[in-house]
Amino acid sequence: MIIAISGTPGVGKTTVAKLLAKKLGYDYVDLREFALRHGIGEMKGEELEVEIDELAYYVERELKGRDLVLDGHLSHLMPVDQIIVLRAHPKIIGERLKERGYSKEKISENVEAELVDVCLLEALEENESIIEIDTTNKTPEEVIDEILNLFEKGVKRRLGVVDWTKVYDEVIPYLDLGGGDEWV
Ligand SMILES: Nc1ncnc2c1ncn2[C@@H]1O[C@H](COP(=O)(O)OP(=O)(O)OP(=O)(O)O)[C@@H](O)[C@H]1O
Repeated sequence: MIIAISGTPGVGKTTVAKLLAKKLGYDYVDLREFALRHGIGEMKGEELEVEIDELAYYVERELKGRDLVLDGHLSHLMPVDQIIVLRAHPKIIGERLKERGYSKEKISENVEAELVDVCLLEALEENESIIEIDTTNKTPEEVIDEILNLFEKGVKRRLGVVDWTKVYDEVIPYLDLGGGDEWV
């Protein structure tokens, strides 16, 4: 079975995906590396731009039927058996991306994406089997235990674990709201 680990950049996909693969004895596949290896997409500066359909075609052709954990912020758009969308307080995303030296614009873009559930909403259009996990204040090990526990119970779909609209005020400093002083 292919398990996709998706979520906003900085949410902890790579950490969780590698640990989950190890625990399950599955292979670990980084979707970006997979795309590069197959000559899919074009580099635009630091970023790799890919055609989703082309990437999905290769995933189906090369990976289908294998037991693996697929890591990447586009993995929820791929033909997989189970999607796990990791969530974290948008402030945490902001802080992690700041530490990585991302631009203000990039930080704002990603914090906003987490705030308004972009990955989750996209995933809902693709697949029935979606498990949402709130990683806020949890260690990677605790996140893995939660995932394995749900798998053991046969849970394939669990949504609605976070509502960041309640913490919007804490997130404002990370957002590039523009407008200047005229908006009072
Ligand atoms: N509960 C948690 N789950 C996952 N990572 C966590 C958790 N708590 C703290 N972290 C830390 O958060 C950081 C997340 O980085 P990671 O590269 O895994 O994120 P990512 O979502 O794969 O990012 P990107 O998509 O930008 O590559 C790591 O330093 C990790 O140790």
